[in-house]
Amino acid sequence: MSLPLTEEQRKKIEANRQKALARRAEKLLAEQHQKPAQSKQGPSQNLPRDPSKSGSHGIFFKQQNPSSSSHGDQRPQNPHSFPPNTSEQAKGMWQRPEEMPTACPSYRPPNQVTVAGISPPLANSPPGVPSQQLWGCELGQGHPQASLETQSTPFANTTHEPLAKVKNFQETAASSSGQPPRDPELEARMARPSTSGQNISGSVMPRTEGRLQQKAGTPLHRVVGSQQGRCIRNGERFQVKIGYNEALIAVFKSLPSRSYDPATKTWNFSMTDYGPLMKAAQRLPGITLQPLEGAEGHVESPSTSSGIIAKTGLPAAPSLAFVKGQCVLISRARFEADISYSEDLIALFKQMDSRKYDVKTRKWSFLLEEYSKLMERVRGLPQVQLDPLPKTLTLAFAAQLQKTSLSPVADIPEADLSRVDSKLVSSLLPFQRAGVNFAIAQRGRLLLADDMGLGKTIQAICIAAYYRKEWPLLVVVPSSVRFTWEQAFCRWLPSLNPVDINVVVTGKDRLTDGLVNIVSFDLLSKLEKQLKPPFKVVIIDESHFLKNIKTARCRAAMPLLKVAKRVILLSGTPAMSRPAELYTQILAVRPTFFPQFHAFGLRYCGAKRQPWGWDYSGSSNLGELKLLLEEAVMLRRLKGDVLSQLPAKQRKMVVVAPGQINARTRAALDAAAKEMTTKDKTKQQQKEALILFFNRTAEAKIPSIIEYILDLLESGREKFLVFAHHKVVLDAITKELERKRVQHIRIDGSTSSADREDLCQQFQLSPGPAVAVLSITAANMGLTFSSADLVVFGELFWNPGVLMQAEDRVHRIGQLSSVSIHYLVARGTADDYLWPLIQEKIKVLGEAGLSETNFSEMTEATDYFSKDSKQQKIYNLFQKSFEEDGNDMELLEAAESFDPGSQDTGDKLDESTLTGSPVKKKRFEFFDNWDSFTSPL
Ligand SMILES: Nc1ncnc2c1ncn2[C@@H]1O[C@H](COP(=O)(O)OP(=O)(O)OP(=O)(O)O)[C@@H](O)[C@H]1O
Repeated sequence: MSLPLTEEQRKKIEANRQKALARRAEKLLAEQHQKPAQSKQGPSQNLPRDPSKSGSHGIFFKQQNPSSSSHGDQRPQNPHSFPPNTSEQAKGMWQRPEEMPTACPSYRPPNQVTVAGISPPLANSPPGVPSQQLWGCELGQGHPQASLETQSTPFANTTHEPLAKVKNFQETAASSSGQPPRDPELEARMARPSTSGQNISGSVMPRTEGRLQQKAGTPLHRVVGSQQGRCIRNGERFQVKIGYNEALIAVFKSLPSRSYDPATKTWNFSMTDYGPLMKAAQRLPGITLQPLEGAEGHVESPSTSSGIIAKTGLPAAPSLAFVKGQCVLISRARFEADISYSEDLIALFKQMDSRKYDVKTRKWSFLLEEYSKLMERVRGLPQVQLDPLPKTLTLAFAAQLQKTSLSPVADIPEADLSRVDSKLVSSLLPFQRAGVNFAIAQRGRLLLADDMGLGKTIQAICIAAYYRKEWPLLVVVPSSVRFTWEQAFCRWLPSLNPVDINVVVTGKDRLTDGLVNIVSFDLLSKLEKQLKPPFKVVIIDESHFLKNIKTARCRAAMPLLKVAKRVILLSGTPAMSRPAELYTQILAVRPTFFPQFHAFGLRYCGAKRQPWGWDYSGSSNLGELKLLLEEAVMLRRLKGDVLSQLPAKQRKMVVVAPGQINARTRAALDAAAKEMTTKDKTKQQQKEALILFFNRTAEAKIPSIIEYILDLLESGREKFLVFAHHKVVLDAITKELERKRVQHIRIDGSTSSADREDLCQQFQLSPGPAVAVLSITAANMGLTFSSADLVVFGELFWNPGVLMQAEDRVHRIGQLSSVSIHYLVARGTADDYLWPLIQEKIKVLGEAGLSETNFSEMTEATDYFSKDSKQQKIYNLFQKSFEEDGNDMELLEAAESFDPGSQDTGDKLDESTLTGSPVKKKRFEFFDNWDSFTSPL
């Protein structure tokens, strides 16, 4: 009994055996490579059209052994071609019963495709046929050196006549397509056996010649030609692009996932077969299969294709790796191919007339008019996947694609506004007029996203008025500005009867009572059922309130907007942190653009799959998104863009909701008002009543002031000042900001001089949102807050000089923007008297040249309440009290001594909470302010 072999010995034997098999395989392949030429002229009419049969090695084998059965026996006839197989993997590949040879009892599936699939007698090889003439379709293409070397083989010139025909045939096939022959019929013809069992030319290449090739030192596969191909990934499958090779076809057929695509005339496989295929192909001499990019892991050993290249001595083939990318719009007229390098693709790009190469980004771009042409041609490159522009873009930019408009900016026609109130039209600033034109060009569906304070309201009213025939109009707004909108309609559309304006205040009100119906977001969701029949014209103010599709307000508004004919969205900050926030607003304006959020998310939100689902919080292709929005959805101008058209200060009166004054406070206010008009009151008593009214007003306005501030913050207002007078108001504001964790500072009469400067600096340098809560009388001078451009007056103060001083904390040297001033005015309070009083005073000062601006003309609703006799009396009292010299002082003192607890109002307010500034300081500052007002900065 012989000793068993050691593991090492066994390995060595196996290695030697593999080497021998490889040598033999090379030899056999050299012979096999000449066979298609021989078989080319055989009868073709009987060839199966089924591509999977056309190149079958069964047919091929019949040719090689005329004595074999003519019934498709696929078994190799040459016993030399059946090396015993020891490879487990190959076993797996070849164990399909129909491919098991039966004529050779000792046959075991071959481990090398080459050997298994090919068994042509060497003698059948035609001598001296230049290899590229037979197989050069691939080799010669794009690889000049390869074909050159091949031509220089010693046999290059010994062409036999019949083979010359073969050569012509093959050259035609190769050159006409520029691709390897892929026609299955053609491949079949090439592979077809001679039924006579003879090679067509009758010429014989002696075995010795085959050996001679090797002896001469010329690598065998150079003589017989080498084939290069590539694997191209397509989702979960990959495709093999290579010229016909019988042995390879045999490999293909052995793979369980094989599939032949008659359209592309290529074979494709599941990725699970990638490893086995590459491994088998590596063992086919003369076959170079470029692996898939990044698919190395699928092959057990590194690709030997490079080894083959090294053996052939040919330079490395150009990269044929699969490349994938996408088209991205980069301007109104151009798109870019965002894709990695591919030689074929670059060649294609260079055929485009409008091509441009950006050396910085290393990307190619083209005019949109060449988009279709380029995409069509790219489809002919199977190793390239260039994703098209989203359909939404091609629709939005159809004019550019069809070459009808290549203008860098959209041509927007001037709208005919003759049907709109001339007061409004003549008031429009040039950029506002352009906004209206854009809206009408967009058929009344747009997102007007002008910077804050640029007059979106006047534009929206004008656009809506253009479509007046389609009214009733619905205006959905934050509740804090419902009445401001009412005033704006009255101001800008004198043709509209104020009784036709319906401000919805409670859930019991009807939504459709007016020609213009103004409702808050929150009430809208409660009154949803009243929305039938739907409104045709809808304005949504602060439309970013709809950014979250899950909220009740969004769920209520979206169906309404989808069916409305005109949708006018207004927002100075349509998205505050990420593109996903824009989705609902885009959908509202253009319901067909991205009906599914996922498509939008993938393209513009850098969507990433996470273990818990998709993450859409990122951003991608923002430049393209901007272009799309500008083309068909949104108009946005920044203050800086239109600064020259803006006044330095823009004042706005914001009528705050009277509905927010609770019954107890209302009663206290009414009582105070009554006191003022009660007969037989001394002057002093009247003044006290006035002070009480003023204090009760402060208390009543608190909820509205806080709501307004929170709305501003939600709207993305980063930095602003809030002025108030009463301590109770200042306290309530700061408490709410603390609760909401909003950065803020507070300066009132109790703040030391040193702290004031520090706090001011803190606010100026704060990078994020910040609110400065300031006392009207204690922080209205000597401080600079130029990093903000908005001032909100929560309370009014009877002296306009003090107010203007306060405004100028922001509007001063260092301020580069136009400043917005919002005065919150509450109906049914002291504001009813203070506001007209302030305006009147300013008017007088303006006429005397002491006021830099006409206050009344810059604010809405200068006469927002009609004075009845009682009101007139109170007004007169206010006027008298605040106009008499020294009375201001007296009034402040009266406020000081005011004790709400002593009044029979049910309200117990601590006196110390009623004023924000110690009286002494107020007194001093008040006079200071007055002086500086009369000689403005
Ligand atoms: N053409 C105009 N003529 C007179 N006043 C104007 C004009 N345009 C705007 N205004 C005034 O400017 C102020 C700001 O306008 P508006 O409130 O419409 O701005 P906005 O863009 O809506 O700002 P925000 O985003 O802060 O709400 C208002 O008082 C408004 O009346």
